[in-house]
Amino acid sequence: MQTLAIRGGRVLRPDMTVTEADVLVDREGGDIVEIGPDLDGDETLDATDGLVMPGLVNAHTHVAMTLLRGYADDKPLETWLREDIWPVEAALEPADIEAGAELGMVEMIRSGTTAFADMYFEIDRTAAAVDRAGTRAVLGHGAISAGKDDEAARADIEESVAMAAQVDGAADGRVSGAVMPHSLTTVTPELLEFAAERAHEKGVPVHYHANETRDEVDPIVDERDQRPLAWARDLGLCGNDDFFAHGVHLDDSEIDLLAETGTGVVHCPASNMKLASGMAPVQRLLDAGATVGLGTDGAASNNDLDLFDEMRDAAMLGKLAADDASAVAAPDAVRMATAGGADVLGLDTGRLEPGAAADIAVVDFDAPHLTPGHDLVSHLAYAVRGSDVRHTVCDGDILMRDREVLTLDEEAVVERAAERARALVERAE
Ligand SMILES: CSC[C@H]1O[C@@H](n2cnc3c(O)ncnc32)[C@H](O)[C@@H]1O
Ligand SMILES: [Zn+2]
Repeated sequence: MQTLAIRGGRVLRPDMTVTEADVLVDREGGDIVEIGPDLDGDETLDATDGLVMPGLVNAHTHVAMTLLRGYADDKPLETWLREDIWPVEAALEPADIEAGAELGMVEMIRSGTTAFADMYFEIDRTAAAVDRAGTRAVLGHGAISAGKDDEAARADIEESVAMAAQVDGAADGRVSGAVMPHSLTTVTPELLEFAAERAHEKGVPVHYHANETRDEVDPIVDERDQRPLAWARDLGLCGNDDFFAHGVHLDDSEIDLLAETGTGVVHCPASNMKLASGMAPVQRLLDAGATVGLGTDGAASNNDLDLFDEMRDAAMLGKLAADDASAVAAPDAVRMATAGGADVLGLDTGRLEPGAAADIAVVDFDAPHLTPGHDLVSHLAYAVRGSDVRHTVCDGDILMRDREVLTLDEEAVVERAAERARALVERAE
């Protein structure tokens, strides 16, 4: 067994306590072997002055949208998608997806994120980028019926089913597939039901956007006299490891339904604030026992992929939403970004314990903005920035050591992405 020892630091435990310990990793098996004092390995990562914590889980993004960062801002969702984003996405080429995905993965590795769920196009290109980057991902082709005839819309869902099977197991098993109809309002009811049936036949989850804006929720309620997620459950979209992004506008009956069915909810606070979509009832979801993770959404509505920002936003916005400063406390925010996200995606990550996947971030606390260190969990939620991450490890492999990304050529990735983004915009206009 080839081992990696992460030595000299403190360790964040699943119960959110912090203890002094080393972490020993089996590099070939990709899992954690032991956590305890004085552990030696074939290779060592120095965690002095650092906190060893689970790699963060970005449970909802569109990673190649890094190419559209800053392309269109300051508009509400529907206008932003229809006037700006969908027209430019129509000009995307497969090589753009790969370049944008690599850029996003450099950004995620540099800020301690080791796993993500992605809904986009040309997902074989994203899977290839995941393979090179060394990260872990749940990938799905995003299918939209809007603007398509019945046949083309059905073919799009079929493509989502086929692509989920195609990418499943890629990157030495670090990629899994999911069927991803875009949302409850942009895919026809028949095709939503069909997507759920086909996904569950194949044993993969369904992932979609739901209850993001009032403009999306109100017509469903008016037309069907039913809450959107009760309708989604009737269509087969809740439970079975299924998960959805946003859940901003939820009533109590939907919160109970989500907890009862175990449907995963991905809270995307920065995107919800930027698009002025609203404030999700996160504390109520947590109180009900729902499975809640955090997502950045795409870099065009955030505008970065730093999950430390997301923890801070979730804690702050959660308090505003509940009108209660004790709501969404620091440990809740950290849990959502780690174990919560892993539970939403069905991954054996997000907790540092023997037998779990060795997906790890080491945060450097030797910094003025992290001094004094009264409470490291408080700092994780409120004060740490992605740039404080010193090392990133996924599946037992070192992806970043001392802030140098080892799996991708950062300079080349940035240059290629900037060039592809420039050419994309030129093609689209
Ligand atoms: C069909 S692939 C995914 C699709 O979703 C778009 N998108 C990006 N952000 C959001 C959001 O917050 N709500 C709904 N849809 C979003 C993305 O641009 C792709 O077209
Ligand atoms: Zn999204």
